[in-house]
Order: sequence, then structure tokens, then C-alpha cells
Amino acid sequence: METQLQETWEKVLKILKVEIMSEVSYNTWILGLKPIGIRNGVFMIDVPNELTLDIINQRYKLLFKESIKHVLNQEIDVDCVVGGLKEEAVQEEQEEKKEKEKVQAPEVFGTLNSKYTFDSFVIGNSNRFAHAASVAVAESPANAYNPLFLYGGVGLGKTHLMHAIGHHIQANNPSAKVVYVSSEKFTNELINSIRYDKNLDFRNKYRNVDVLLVDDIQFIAGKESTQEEFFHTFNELYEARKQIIISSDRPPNEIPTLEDRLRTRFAWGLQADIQAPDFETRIAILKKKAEIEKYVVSSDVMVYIATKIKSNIRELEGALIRVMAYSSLTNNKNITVDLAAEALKDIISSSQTRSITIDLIQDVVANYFNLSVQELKSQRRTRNVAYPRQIAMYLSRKLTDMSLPKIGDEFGGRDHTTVIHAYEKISDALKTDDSLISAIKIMTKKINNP
Ligand SMILES: Nc1ncnc2c1ncn2[C@@H]1O[C@H](COP(=O)(O)OP(=O)(O)OP(=O)(O)O)[C@@H](O)[C@H]1O
Repeated sequence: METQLQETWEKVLKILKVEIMSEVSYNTWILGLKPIGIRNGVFMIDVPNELTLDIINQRYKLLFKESIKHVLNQEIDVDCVVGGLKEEAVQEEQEEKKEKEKVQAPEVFGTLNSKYTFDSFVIGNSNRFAHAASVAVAESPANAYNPLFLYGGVGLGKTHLMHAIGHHIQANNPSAKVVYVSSEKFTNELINSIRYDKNLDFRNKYRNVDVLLVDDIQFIAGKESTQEEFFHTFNELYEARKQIIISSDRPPNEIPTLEDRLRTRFAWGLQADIQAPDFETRIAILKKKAEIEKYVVSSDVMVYIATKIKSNIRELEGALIRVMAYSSLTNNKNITVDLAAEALKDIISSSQTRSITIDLIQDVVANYFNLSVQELKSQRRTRNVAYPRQIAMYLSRKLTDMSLPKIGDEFGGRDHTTVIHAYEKISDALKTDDSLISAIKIMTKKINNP
């Protein structure tokens, strides 16, 4: 708990320091504060004196509230107390005493985030299939698809969907034992169980569940004993007709050093991917978030945020929270596009420098194949030019928001059907051609870090 509190506090300070406050104000008012703990939904902060207390209450309390809410992902109040840590020490001593007298409480399994439900999940083209598959599994665990393997890029809603499945199953069957764990936690627990000779406890914990949700499975790649243990856990649960749901940032066949026997098992059920959301979905997500948090934001501002932040829903939500925090800090209730631009200027300038253009893609692909960009755009159809051109079109479609006709234009005025053909051809080849997979990886990396 102590470390968790400290971690939360550090994250909050980082937001204030890096993103919002001037160095002088930060050093004057914030440096001397200390977190006390969370009591009954209130985050308590120790302040050194009455003057600081006044300033924090007047200027920074709302900001703290927004930042803590953001970090913890839960509704929270903030209270500041002068000398609160001393009082706390006395209270803690008393609580410790009481605690010792209590019988040990049953172990609580990885808790589900109450905000991650199907109700709060916005459906769009990018996640429709994954959502439908998740609902099917939630309605009929171990009967619909087992395992369900959800994959997609960072911050696109995999964890949200997993938790939503867990909530739904628990609501339908309150006695169902639902366990959520990240593969890192699974690994750490396994290591500890071996170190402290508690292997049996570990097995009992994971093999006696009705629903096992394992997040970010890609991290068990290369960890032999974790894979071995997970393999047996998987088999036992599967045979006992228990539901297994796994998430990863990529499909099983792209996780390096994942044992084949696991790869095969992951393919037994259903694999569903989540793509980056399109503009309409990004707007719908912002609207939903604003509704949940009771933010009043104009559609101009939402359009502005959705235009600037495209590929990560966590960042999209973070941007909205940042705009709201900025407005409360500057005491500016009129949230305009200008205010949003000011609040987001650091994030946006860094994401703009990251922005991917067709010129950049053409440069990287031409370079990779030892061609000139002119050749890539030319009408030549020999394979040594046509194939790299198709790859460049594929990457343009995949990595930018450009429309098909626009991509065609950029490749010597070709028709959009040529772009579709190139995209499909390369997508198909990627299913079987390992050397193409690795070439695309190298080029994508280069495009992302030119
Ligand atoms: N379709 C959606 N509707 C509403 N909120 C969403 C949606 N998709 C993602 N989010 C929100 O975006 C944030 C990031 O989502 P989540 O943590 O589920 O991503 P992830 O894919 O598991 O990311 P990571 O790869 O980092 O584990 C969460 O706050 C989640 O609620």
C-alpha cells in the first residue's frame, strides 16, 4: 500500500510538474507536500503550514483532484491537513493493533476496474468484432469461444473489454470466480512461489477459477518456466470447461519465442483484433468520457482533440482530462479551441513531429530497396519496382489517415483500386512470407523513428 501510494503521488507530481505548473510555483507550493493516504474515498495530503494550506485550497486543489483521478482512474476527493502525517502515525498504530486482532481476510484476486464495463465501451468499426466476440463470451462463458484472444496496439481497449467480460459474468453469476492478472504479475507470482516453496498455492490459485483473464501475454515470451506453468494452467482450465481470455499487443504468430504448443492453443478459440479508432469513434469516445466525468465541452474542442490525437485512446482521454485540468487551474471556464491548443501544446507538438507522411514512407521504402522515390512513383511495372511500390502503398494505407484516392495520387496518379489491390496483396503475403514480415517490421520501425 505504501509503495502504491508513493507511486500514485509521484505520477501526480509528474503531471503537475511536467505538464501544468511553472517551476517556481511547483517548487514553492508543491515540493513540501506529502501524501498521507486514501481514507473513505478522500486522498489526504499533508501540508507544512497554514499559508500553504490556503494557497493549495484556493489554487491547486481542483488540479490535484483531476490529476489523482486521472492516475487512479477513479472518482476521488482531496483534502489537505496541516501536520496530517503526525496524526496519521498515531492512527496507524491503533489500526495496526486492530488488524493483528482480526482473523486473516480471504485473498482478493486481481480486482476489476469498475469503470471498464460494456456500457462505457464505445463501439466503432475498429473494435466492433472484438466487442461482439467479448459480449458472446461474457454471455456464454466457455461455450462461445475458448480461449478468446484479443489483440491490438497500445491503449486501444483490450483491458477495458477483458474487465467488461469479467463484470458481466460476475453480474450473471455472482459466485463465479473471475481472476484477472497481467502476465507480468503471473510471472512474478510464479517466481515467488518457487522461491518460497509455495508452488501448490500458486497452482490452486490459478487452476481453481471459472474465468481467467490474462493481460499482455506477450511478456511471457522467452520466459520458459512461466510458459510451462501457463501451459498446464491453460490445459487444466480448458479441460474443466473454464473460460480463458488472453490479450496481447499482437497476434500469437507474431510473438517471438512463444512456444508452439501455446501458440496452437491460443488458436483453438477465437482471435479478435482491435484497430486504432477512426475519427467518428474518437469523437464518440470523447463524448462518452465527458458524459461520464460530467465535463461540459463543446464539439469544436472535441473535434480539435480528435483531430490531433489519433492512435491511442488512453492518450485521447488523457488529452481531454488535461484540457479540463488546465481550465480549472487557469480558472478559465470558457473552454475554447485556443485554450485546448494551449493546454495540449506539448503533447501535440511531440505527436506532430511523429506524424507520418506518405513522403516519409516513400523515402524509407525506396531506401530499403535501393531505389529512388521517383522510380517508386514512376509507371514502371517490373517486379523490382512494382513490389516495393505495393509495399509503400500498403504502409501508406496502414500508417496514415490518407484516403485511397489520395494515396493513389501520391504514387504517380494511380487509381484507388490499384491501392486496394496492393494493400490486399501485401496483407495476404504477410500471412505466409516471413521475410516480408521482417522487412515490413524494419521499415515500420524506421518510419516511426526517422
Ligand atoms: N472503445 C472504447 N470506449 C471507451 N473507452 C475506451 C475504449 N477503448 C479504450 N478505452 C479507454 O482507453 C483507455 C485505455 O484502454 P485499455 O487500458 O483497455 O487499453 P489496452 O489496449 O489494454 O492498452 P495496453 O496495451 O497499454 O494494455 C482506458 O481508459 C479505456 O477505458
